[in-house]
Amino acid sequence: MGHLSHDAVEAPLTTSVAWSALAAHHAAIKDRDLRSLFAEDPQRAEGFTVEGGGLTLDYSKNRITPQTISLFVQLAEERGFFQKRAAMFRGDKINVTENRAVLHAALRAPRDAIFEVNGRNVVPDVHAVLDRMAAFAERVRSGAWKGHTGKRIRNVVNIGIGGSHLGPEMAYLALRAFSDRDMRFRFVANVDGAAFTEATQDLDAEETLFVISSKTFTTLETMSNADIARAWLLQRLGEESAVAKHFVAVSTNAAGVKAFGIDTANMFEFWDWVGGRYSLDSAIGLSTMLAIGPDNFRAMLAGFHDMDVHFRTAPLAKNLPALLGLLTVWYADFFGAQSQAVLPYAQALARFPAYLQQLQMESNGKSVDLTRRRVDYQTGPIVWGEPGTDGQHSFYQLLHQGTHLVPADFIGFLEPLSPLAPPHDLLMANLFAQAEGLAFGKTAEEVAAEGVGANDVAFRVMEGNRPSNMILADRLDPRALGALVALYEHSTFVQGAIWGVGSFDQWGVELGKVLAKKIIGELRDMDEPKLAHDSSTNALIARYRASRAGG
Ligand SMILES: O=P(O)(O)OC[C@H]1O[C@](O)(CO)[C@@H](O)[C@@H]1O
Repeated sequence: MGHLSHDAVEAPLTTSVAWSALAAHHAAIKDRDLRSLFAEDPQRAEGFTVEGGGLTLDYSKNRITPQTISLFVQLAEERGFFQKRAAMFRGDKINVTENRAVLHAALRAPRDAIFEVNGRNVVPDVHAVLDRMAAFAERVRSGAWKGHTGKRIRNVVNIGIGGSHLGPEMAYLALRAFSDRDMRFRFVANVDGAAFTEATQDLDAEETLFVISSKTFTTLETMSNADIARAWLLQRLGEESAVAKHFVAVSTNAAGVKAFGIDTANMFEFWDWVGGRYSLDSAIGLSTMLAIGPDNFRAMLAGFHDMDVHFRTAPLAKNLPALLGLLTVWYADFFGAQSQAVLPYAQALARFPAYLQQLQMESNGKSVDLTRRRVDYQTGPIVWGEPGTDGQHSFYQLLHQGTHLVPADFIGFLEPLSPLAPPHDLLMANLFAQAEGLAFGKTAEEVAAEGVGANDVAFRVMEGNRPSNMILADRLDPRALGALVALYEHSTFVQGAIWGVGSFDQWGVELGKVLAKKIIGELRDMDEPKLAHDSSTNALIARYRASRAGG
């Protein structure tokens, strides 16, 4: 039995030998600063730089020594990391609270690979859907697929939320340079009607295709927006039969798709062993494929796969996702870091931090481990960020001189996407400068030597010793994006494996859904005077009702 089942007993993390050793090691090195660590070892950058899946990770500007890495490896071994990783790739039901396998790696496996769920190889199913997606995407992109009135499709609106939105939106923006510039892509998630209105106000219904993306096909926001989309279309095109030409679905729920009125011939399937936040490379990527074309989409899958192979085969001390994940644990649990910044130096990765928020916070935002114990350590950190250089003129002040320790992942690309090359030098200079500044800061002596008056020196000192990773790729192309996403997927897995939490469920989002359902009824039924919430919620509902009655 390779994975941790519901009833298996894993020793508490904090009682493990490696954990105590790391605590002692932390006490010994926590006051060391990066200046001295670099001064001591001229080869430090080289020693702490690894390559994998076409990406380079320079993690030398972390508060670690070679011994830290040995202890990381020991911790991973003690926490059954190798068995857990094998269990995931073997298709064991490691999502124990939902009794599901976790096999997003199968979504990007080559045709001849074997990934089994319940003894059945799912790779042929994956490729059958990919082939159908490709055929459909070709028809839409070439104009062979016509709308109800015979016009070609020029607008694609993806309707979905969470994993059925953040991935597609992020990937579209990231790869827009590879997209068909004659087509427009819009993404609607929020149940706020303003999102749909804004996304469609300049679109011609005759040329618009809606992709309804929902794993369950029951999600309130998505179903509501899909209904609005259908009404919008019918109001403009008049006939119910138009739906068939303007709506396709991506889901695991064929019955739900049919009930909505979408022909299941126009449904692209995925499976319960694909978590929503791990689904961008499944049929949920249909809008991405429509934008960049099947070849580019397959290149993205190849990038994912490269990172999967690296994650499965590289020794831990040279394994990018393992290092990234273990460093996250290191700062969260030993340095008390509450958050983790993701700072892509690429405008096209504007939504990457938002994508990572769901990936990491929905996965590891847990406070009970798989043996049902309340944990006595920090789990998933708060993930946030914005593209550089914009962030520099906003929150970097706090990164450099604030009281919080915020480990940062910098992401950069050696070649520009834009032909405006000189600004790329500016962009990259800023990227390298920020990591340097955070790590090494500026001492009081250095400030004074610049001629700053004694009264002002204290304000201008930069303590430094603020850790960061530098992740580099040659170019932000489909392959690199795939590798980057897979890097973080597996890093998330590594963190969850160490913490012993279930990274693949999300029970925490259920309560809000249930409460909202009840309140929806109460907002709509003005004649139901008895509200049995707390006094605050009662008053808020009453205030809303009064405003509706007044309007
Ligand atoms: O794809 P669906 O089923 O509409 O779900 C959307 C999102 O809702 C969640 O279940 C959270 O509520 C996410 O995990 C998921 O990505």
